[in-house]
Amino acid sequence: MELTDDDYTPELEKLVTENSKLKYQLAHLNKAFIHFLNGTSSDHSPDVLQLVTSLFTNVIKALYPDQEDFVVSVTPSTHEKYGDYQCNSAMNLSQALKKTQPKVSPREVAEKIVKNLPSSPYVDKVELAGPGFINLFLSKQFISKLISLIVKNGVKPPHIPKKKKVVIDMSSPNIAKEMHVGHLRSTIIGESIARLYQFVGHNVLKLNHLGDWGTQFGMLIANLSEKFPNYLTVSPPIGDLQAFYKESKARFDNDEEFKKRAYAAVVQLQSYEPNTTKAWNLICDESRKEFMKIYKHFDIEDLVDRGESFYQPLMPAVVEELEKLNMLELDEGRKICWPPGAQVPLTIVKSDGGMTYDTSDMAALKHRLVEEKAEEILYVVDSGQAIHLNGVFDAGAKAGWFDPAKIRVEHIGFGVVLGEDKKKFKTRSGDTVRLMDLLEEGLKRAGQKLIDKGRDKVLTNEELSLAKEAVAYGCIKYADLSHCRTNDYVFSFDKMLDDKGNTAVYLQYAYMRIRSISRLTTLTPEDLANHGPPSLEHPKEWKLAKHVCRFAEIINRCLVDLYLHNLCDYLYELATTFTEFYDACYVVEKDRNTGEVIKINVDRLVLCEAVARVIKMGFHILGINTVEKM
Ligand SMILES: NC(=[NH2+])NCCC[C@H](N)C(=O)O
Repeated sequence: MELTDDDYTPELEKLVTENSKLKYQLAHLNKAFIHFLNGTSSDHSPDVLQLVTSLFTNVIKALYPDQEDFVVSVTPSTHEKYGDYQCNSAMNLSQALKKTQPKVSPREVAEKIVKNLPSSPYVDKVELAGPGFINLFLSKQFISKLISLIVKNGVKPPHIPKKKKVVIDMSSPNIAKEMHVGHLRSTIIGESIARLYQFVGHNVLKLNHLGDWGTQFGMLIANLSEKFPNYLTVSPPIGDLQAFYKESKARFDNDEEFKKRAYAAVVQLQSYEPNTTKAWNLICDESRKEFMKIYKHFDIEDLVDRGESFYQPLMPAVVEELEKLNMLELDEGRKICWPPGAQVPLTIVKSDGGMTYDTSDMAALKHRLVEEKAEEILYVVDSGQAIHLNGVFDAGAKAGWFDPAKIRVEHIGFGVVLGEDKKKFKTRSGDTVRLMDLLEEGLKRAGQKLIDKGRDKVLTNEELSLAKEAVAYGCIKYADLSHCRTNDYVFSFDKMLDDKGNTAVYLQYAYMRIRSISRLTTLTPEDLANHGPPSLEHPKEWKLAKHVCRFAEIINRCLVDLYLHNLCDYLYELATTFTEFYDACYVVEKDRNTGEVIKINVDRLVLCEAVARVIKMGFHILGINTVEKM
């Protein structure tokens, strides 16, 4: 049927544009993909799930243009016999179509989709199953090409629509206090998210929102001025500082005279009186020195210290702005702000005129949006602060600082760390666990584990010490990241140092095994890069290769929900799939008697190389160093 000008209603116009947009997208995708296959675009890896999803989406939208809002669902298949990806949309489509046309069965819908699916270089075949499932099988040529590109160009990220400026609020311990396991979680998770974002090309600013301001510092300085005469030239060493801190709190609560002196010190600090500022700076430096030790062990670089004190000068203007916007309300002398829908208000100005943690977070949010021009802000903070943070975000949005539909400002919460008794993590005597002691213990246990395995007899002292650190710190990070972050997690050295199961040690061994296989041959990385696509004949090779090629899909998934345990699960499955392959397939064949290498399967060696590269990149994102020898 020909359409005349009269037929062009605005709705139809919209449909036509939408359709041509889709066609354009498909063409664009295919073009990018062909470039990729030709090896001309070496910067990205395709997300195969995304490719398959858009293949189905385009066909379905073209066949059923009135189903505008229909979301096409494609998932990796749960069983090999169902192919590699499954599209189950025919059922839902058949339901949705019922509203406007005579009934068509899901099977008929599925048949129509399959019939209209264009041939594509990455699809081997498409099958219809049961009442209307569509199973898609990937082409071996495609996967094999992807494997060879990994070996040639390295592991590349998926293409993202827009590279953004991203602020990550992470770690954020408190000055003069011990950095505890909660801060450790924030540090580990924050670092991993930062690396994930950097991998795909975002511009990341990691901010350490240190607790370095407030009444407690007035108390501490008042106490020091009486008990530690040198307080204007040096800070007490960190251990003493923490003790002075505790003592100052106790004195503040029980001694009226001291309380007055403490308040005077607070006023002096707030007015930047030179001596008080000097003492405060010394205290901050001493604490930072301690935090730096932890960051160094955990390979945390470029973390910018920007604590609460930084935002103090910016707060009066924020208060004024909120006041002008009529967002503040008087409540028993306090000025409070009710974020839309909140159960608890933010306290913006206290009855004594002082400002609070809420105020500094409001000022920080505005600064990050306006000065830093952040296009995304993530707060990696324990879940206990959800109400506070969401209140701040909602109030900021209400003040018009950002549009939540355009800028992602999100609390990335996490659960608490529990001891093996499933209670809050404490030492035997009931004290909070000192982070440094914990790391020491980890090193000791990792060292013992290596000695038990007789590694001290094969490795040089230097290698052994490197392995010990990689194992200890890697295990602590991996144990944290491999659990769903919003759950509480039980800290257990025994579990995390186990070389069976989903642990860093297991993955390190898998990685090293692959490395030692390559060391048996004289082939160089260049030789492997130039070898070209592997044949993937054996079913276990084929299975392993397909799993390797899911890396970009997993990265995309992590970018959406920031659940790094999905990456850990993927790597673990990669390692177990590798073991399955290695048990069934010779890579390097040795003479049983002489041990001499008699045959090398270079295709398989190429596959091994791709696996090793993906594990290494996955580990890098998790903040873990792979070791070549252990
Ligand atoms: N913007 C923020 N509020 N970041 C988190 C700060 C964490 C705080 N210093 C604490 O130890 O609980």
